[in-house]
Amino acid sequence: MTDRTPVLSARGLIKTYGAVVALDGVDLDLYAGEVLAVIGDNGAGKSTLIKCLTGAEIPDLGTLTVDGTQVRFRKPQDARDAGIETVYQTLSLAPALDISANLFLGRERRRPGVLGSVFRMLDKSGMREEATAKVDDLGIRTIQDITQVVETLSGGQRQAVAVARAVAFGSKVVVLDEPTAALGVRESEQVLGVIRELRERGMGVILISHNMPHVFEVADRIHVQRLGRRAAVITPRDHTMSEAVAIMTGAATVDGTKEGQA
Ligand SMILES: Nc1ncnc2c1ncn2[C@@H]1O[C@H](COP(=O)(O)OP(=O)(O)OP(=O)(O)O)[C@@H](O)[C@H]1O
Repeated sequence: MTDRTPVLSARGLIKTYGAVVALDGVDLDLYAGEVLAVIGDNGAGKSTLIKCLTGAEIPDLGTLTVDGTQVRFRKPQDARDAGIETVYQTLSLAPALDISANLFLGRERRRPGVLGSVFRMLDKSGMREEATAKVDDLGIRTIQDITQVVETLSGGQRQAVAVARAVAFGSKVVVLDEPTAALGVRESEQVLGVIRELRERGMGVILISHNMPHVFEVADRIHVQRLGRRAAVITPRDHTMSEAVAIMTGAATVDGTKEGQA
């Protein structure tokens, strides 16, 4: 994998808030077609890292590259323009609108009305057709009716709609912040299925999660964040969950030795 150019890469990210060093020189590499989980204890710097990767925060120091080209994100829209979408736990859906309208929120399709192109009407049927195709394409079987209003959907279905919206329009990286945190077993499995589907499509997925079984089920590699640094990058193949937790909490280093002995 190292001979490929990462779709998203960070080097030496530093971010401080007053006296607090949230990021202390963090590197991260994400490749197309992989799920990279980011794990870490509370306060390890996961959120700050994600914010710096997605334009929600500006790092004090460090560089970001997208497909090998250096970028500078000053706001979330800059990251979006570069193909990097984020789904926060809040999901930012419009509850009173249907699924189709939510997918097209802010990029509605219009068609000429009876009075010509001056009064352009919302192309609802066109949007519904396209939304159905996009939802099917992502293998989101949990959604059956694209005209269903979002406030009537279950948590897992809402999560799926938010992910579909994030990836529907040509993004290459999607960052998912605790996508299964509020979900039951079956719904979590559905969301993990969508994540696998994104990987199949060649997208790079960053998954922030405290749920170790979910991380180990779906991640290709795991970035372990500890005290503002990248403590290790491990794989579910080579490490157990308890080893991951030990690295996360400082009880062990990546080669299994106790911290301080390495
Ligand atoms: N806006 C802010 N102002 C001051 N300190 C902040 C701010 N944001 C984060 N921090 C501090 O930076 C450090 C890293 O926080 P961050 O939220 O990135 O950690 P986290 O790994 O996401 O934690 P959690 O799992 O609890 O969400 C913490 O010590 C936190 O208190």
